[in-house]
Amino acid sequence: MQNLLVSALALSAAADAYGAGAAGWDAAYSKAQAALLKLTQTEKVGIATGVGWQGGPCVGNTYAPSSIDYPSLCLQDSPLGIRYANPVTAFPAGINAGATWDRSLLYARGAAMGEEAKGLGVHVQLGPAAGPLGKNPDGGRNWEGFSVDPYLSGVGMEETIQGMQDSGVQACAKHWLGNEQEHNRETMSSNIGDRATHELYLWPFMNAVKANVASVMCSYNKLNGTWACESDAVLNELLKDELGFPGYVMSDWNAQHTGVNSALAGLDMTMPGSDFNKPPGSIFWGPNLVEAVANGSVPQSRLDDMATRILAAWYLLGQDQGYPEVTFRSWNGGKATVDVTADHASVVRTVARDSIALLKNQERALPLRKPKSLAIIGQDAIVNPDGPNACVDRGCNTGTLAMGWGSGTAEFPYLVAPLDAIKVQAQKDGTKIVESTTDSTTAAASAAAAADTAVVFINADAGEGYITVEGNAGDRNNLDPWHNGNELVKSVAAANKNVIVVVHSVGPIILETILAQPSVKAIVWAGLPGQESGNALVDVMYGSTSPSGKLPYTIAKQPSDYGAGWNSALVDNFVEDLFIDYRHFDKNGIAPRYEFGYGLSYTTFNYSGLAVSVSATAGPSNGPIVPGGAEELFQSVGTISVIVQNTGEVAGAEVAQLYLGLPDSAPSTPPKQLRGFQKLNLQPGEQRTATFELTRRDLSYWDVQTQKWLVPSGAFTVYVGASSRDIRGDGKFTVA
Ligand SMILES: OC[C@H]1O[C@@H](O[C@H]2[C@H](O)[C@@H](O)[C@H](O[C@H]3[C@H](O)[C@@H](O)[C@H](O)O[C@@H]3CO)O[C@@H]2CO)[C@H](O)[C@@H](O)[C@@H]1O
Repeated sequence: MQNLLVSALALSAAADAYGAGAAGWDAAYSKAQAALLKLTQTEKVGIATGVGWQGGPCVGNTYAPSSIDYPSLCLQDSPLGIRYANPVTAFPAGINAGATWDRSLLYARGAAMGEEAKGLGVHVQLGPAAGPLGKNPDGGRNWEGFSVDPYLSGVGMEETIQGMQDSGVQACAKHWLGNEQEHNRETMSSNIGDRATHELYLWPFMNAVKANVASVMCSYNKLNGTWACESDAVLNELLKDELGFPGYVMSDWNAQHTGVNSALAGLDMTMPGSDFNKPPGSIFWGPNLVEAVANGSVPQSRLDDMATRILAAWYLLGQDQGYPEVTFRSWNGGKATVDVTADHASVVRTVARDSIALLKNQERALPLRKPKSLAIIGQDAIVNPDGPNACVDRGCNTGTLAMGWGSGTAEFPYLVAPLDAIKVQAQKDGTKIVESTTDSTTAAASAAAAADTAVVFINADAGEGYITVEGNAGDRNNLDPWHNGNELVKSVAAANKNVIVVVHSVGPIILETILAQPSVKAIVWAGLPGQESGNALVDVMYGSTSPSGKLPYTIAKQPSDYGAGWNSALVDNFVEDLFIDYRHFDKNGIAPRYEFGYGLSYTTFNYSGLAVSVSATAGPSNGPIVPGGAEELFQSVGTISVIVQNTGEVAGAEVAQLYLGLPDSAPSTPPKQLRGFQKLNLQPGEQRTATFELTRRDLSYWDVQTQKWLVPSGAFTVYVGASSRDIRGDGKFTVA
C-alpha cells in the first residue's frame, strides 16, 4: 500500500514535471482523469484486460467501453515492422539499426514504422526491445534489440521511440527486465545484482522513459525470485518510482501468474487475456479483478491508476483525434485495405547499407571494380524458393537471412536477394556471373574455380523459443555459421584465390576457420538487413557508398572468451556482473577477434585536437523524479570533442566513439564504457568536429549503499577513437 502511494506521488510529480509540451503527460492526465469519472467499474477493468488470443484483429486487443469514446485498443508486434499484416515494410532488425550508430537513421526508421502502424490502425506497436540486452552472445532474441552496450541500446530506444511516437503510435519498451535467454524463459529466475541491474539492464529503459514511451512490457522471467510481472520491486519501485514512468505496464503474453498480486505489484494491463495456453475461460482479471476490488483485495485507487495510465497514454499520443480504424486482421493473412508502405523502402535500404560493417579488406578486394567474372555461392544468396514468408513467423532458415524468427518479425512485401541485386550490377559492368546457390561444397568449389572472384554467403539464425529451427530452440546451439558454412568457405577458398565472405547473422559468429583461409580477402558483415538486403549490399560492395557500420557487439576468437552464454538451469545468477561483452574482454585482457565498435571504411580517418571541458561535482544526483529518473541525472556537465579528418581518396562516414574510465573511487568498474558517439560524413580531405555532450548519468555509477547514482571523485580517463580498442586520443578530467 505504501508503495502504491509513493507510486502515485511519483507519478503526479513526473507528470507535472514533464508536461511542458503541448501533448505532455500533464495534459494527458487531466483528460484521462476526466474520462475516468464516466467509466463503470467493469469498463475500467475492461480497458486493462485483453479479450483473449485471436479474440480481435490484433495480437492484443482490449475491451471497448461504451460510456466514453475510446476504442478496443489494437496492440501489434513488432520491433521491425507490423506483424501479420500486408503489405507492410520489413525493416532491418534492431541490431542493424544499432550497427549504424546513426541517431537520425534510428529516428527515421522509428518514424517510418510508426507511420505504418498508425496507417493500419494499430494503437500500440510492441517495440522497441532493450531486453534481452544480449549478455549471452547465443541468446535467441538479441537481434531484436540494438546492442549489448546499454548506452548504444539506450540511444536506439530513445530515437526509435521518439520516431514512432512522433508518428502517432504508442511505443512499447520491452522486455522489462532480465529476460536474457529463451530456454526456460517462463520459469527461470534472473538473479541480478543491484549495480548490474542499474548500470546494464535498466539503463536503456531510462532512455525509453525519458523519451515518454507510452507503455512497457514486463517479461516472462522471474527477477531475483519473483515474476517480473508480479514484482513490486521491479514494477512499482524500479519503473514507476525510480524512473518516474507515467505510462502503463502490460504483461508479456501469458506472463501474468496471479490476479491480486500482479495488480498490487504495478501491472496495469494483462495480455492477451483468457485462453492463451491455458484452460478455456481462465483469466486473472476481467470479472475477477472487479471482484477483487469489491472485496478490498485490490484498492479502488489501484484500479483507477491502471485505467488512468492507459487512457493518459492514449491521449498523450493524440489518438482521440481521428485515429484510423484497424484495417487488417492478423488471423486471415493480414491483408490490409490500405497501403501504408509509402517510400519506406528507401529508409530500409539506407539503414541496411549503413549498418554493414566491413571486417576485413585485404589487397583492396573491395570495392569490386567491374570484375570480369564473379562466382556467387551459397543458399544465403537467394530467396527461399518457397517465398520469403514461407515459414510462419520466419521459423526456418532457407534462403537469404534478413530477419530472425518469432514474434519480432513482419511479412516481407518482397525480399531483394543478394544474387539478384548483384546480377543487375553485373549486367551494367559486363561481368559474367557463375552461380552455385546451394550449400553443397562440391558445387561451390566448381563455381569458385570458374571465376576471378568468389563471393560466398553464409548465415546464422536465432529467434523466439516457441519455434525450434534446425534444432535451435530459440537460443543458438553454438556460435558457428549454419549449414556447414565453415566448410563451404573452405571449399571455395581452396578453389579461388580471391574470396569475399558475406555474413548474415543474428549476432557474433566465430570466424577463425574462415580467417585461416589465405584466399579469404574480405569479410562483409551484413546482419539482418530486411527487405532491401541485396540492394544495400551492392551499394557497399561496389563502392557507391563506403561502409560505415560498426559492430554493436564483440566477435570473439572462441565462445568461451565471452564468459557468458544461455544455460539450462532454472536460475541464472548473472555472475558476469558488470562485465559483459567488451567490459569482460577489457577486464580480463582477452584479445577479441573484432572488437565492439569496429568496422573498416574504404577511406581513412585521422583524429586530432582532443578537447575536454567537463565540470561536475562529486556526489549523488537528486532533484525531482522526471520521466527517466532523478532530474539532475540528465543535466549537462560539459563536452568532449575531437577533430576527425578524412585522409583518404573517397568520401566516407566515421563513427567517432567516446569511452570513459571512472576513477578508482568507483569500486570495481569496467575499464572503459561507451559514453558518446557521433557519425560524421566526410569528403576526402574534409575535417569536422565530433562533439560528445556528457550528463551526470554518464559519469555515475549506481551506489548500492545510498541507492543513488553517484559521480565519484578523482581522475576520469577519456578515450576517443574508432572502436573500443582503436583509441586515437586520450585525456583526463578531474572531479573534486
Ligand atoms: O505478440 C505479442 C508478444 O508475444 C510474445 O510472444 C508470443 C507470440 O506472439 C505468439 O505468437 C506465440 O504463440 C505460440 C504459442 O506460444 C505456442 O504455444 C503455440 O504452439 O504457437 C503459438 C504461435 O502460433 O507465443 C509467444 C509467447 O510464447 C513475445 O514474447 C512478445 O515479445 C510479443 O510482443
